[in-house]
Amino acid sequence: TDLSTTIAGVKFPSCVMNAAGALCVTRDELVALGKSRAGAIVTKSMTVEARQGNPEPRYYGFPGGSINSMGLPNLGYRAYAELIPELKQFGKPVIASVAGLCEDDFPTIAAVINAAKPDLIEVNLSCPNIPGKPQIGYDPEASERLLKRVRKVITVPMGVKLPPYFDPAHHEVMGKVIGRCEVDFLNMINSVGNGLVVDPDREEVVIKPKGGFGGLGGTIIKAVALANVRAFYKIFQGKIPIIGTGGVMNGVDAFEHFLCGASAVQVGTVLVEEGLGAFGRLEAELAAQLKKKGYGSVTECRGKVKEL
Ligand SMILES: CC(C)(C)CCc1c(C(=O)O)[nH]c(=O)[nH]c1=O
Repeated sequence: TDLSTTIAGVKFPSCVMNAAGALCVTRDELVALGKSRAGAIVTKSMTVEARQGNPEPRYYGFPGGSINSMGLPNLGYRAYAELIPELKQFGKPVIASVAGLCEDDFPTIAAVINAAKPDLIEVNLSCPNIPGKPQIGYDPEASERLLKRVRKVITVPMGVKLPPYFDPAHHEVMGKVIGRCEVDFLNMINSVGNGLVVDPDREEVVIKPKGGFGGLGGTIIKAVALANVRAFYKIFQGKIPIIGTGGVMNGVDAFEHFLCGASAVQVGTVLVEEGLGAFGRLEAELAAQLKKKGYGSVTECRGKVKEL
C-alpha cells in the first residue's frame, strides 16, 4: 500500500507526521523525527526570541486526550533557520511552523525562515492577538492582514494552521479569507482552545498556567477535527490540500481524516503519550485499513466519505 502523498508539489514519503508542538522543540527532538518513520519534520511554532514557555505542569494526558498550555517554548526563529539545512538531509520534507506574539513578528520570522528554504512554511493562526481580542484565527480581518503580509515574503509553499470553528458561518468567512491570500495548503485543526480538566480526587485543575485552562487534543477532539477538514474540503472542492490534525490515535482515525478530504495527517497527543514508535504502528494500521477496504493509496480514498 502506498502511504506517500504530495502537498503543494512537495513529496512526502509517508502521509503521517508530527504536529507542530509534539516532540519538535530541540535539535535532538527534530533529528530524532528525521531518523524516525515520520513522513516529515515539523518544527514547534517559533517566535522571535527563544522562550522557556509556561510553568509546569503544562501538559496532561488522560484516557481520551490531552490538555496543554505550553506557552510557545521554542529556540527562537534564528536557531531554527540554522537547523533547517541539517534537517533537510533526512529525505523528508521540513515544515517550519511560524508563530509570533504579535502580528508584526510574523513577517520578520517568515522572511528569515523562508531564506533557510524549508520545504513548506505553516503559519500558526492560533497565536495571540491584541490583548482582549480573540486569537488571530478567530479574527478574520487580522487573519487576512497577517496572511497577506506573510505571503509577500514567502516563496516556498505557504500553509495555514487553523483553530477549530464551530459554526458554518465561520467556515464560510474563513474560506473567503483563505481564498484571497494565495494559501497553498491548510492544516486543521489546532487544539480545541480553553478547555478545563479537573482531578476530582485532588479537587484541583491538572495544569498550572491560565488557571488550568488549555488546548484540548486527542480522541475527544476527533469529531471536531473531521468536521473542519470536511467543511473546508467542500468549500475548496478539494483544490487546496488539507493536512488533517486532531484525534488521530490509530490507523482507522487517520483513514477517517482521509475520507473527509485530508491529504496527510499529523499527530500530537499520541506521539507525546507513545513516543516515536507510534509512526510505525500508525502506518501499519493505516495500510491494513486501506487494504481491507480495497484502496491502493490514501489518494484513492481522499474525500470519499458518503453522505446519507
Ligand atoms: C496557544 C499559543 C501559545 C498561543 C500558540 C502555541 C500553541 C500551544 C502552546 O505552545 O501552548 N499549544 C497548542 O496546543 N497549540 C498552539 O498553537
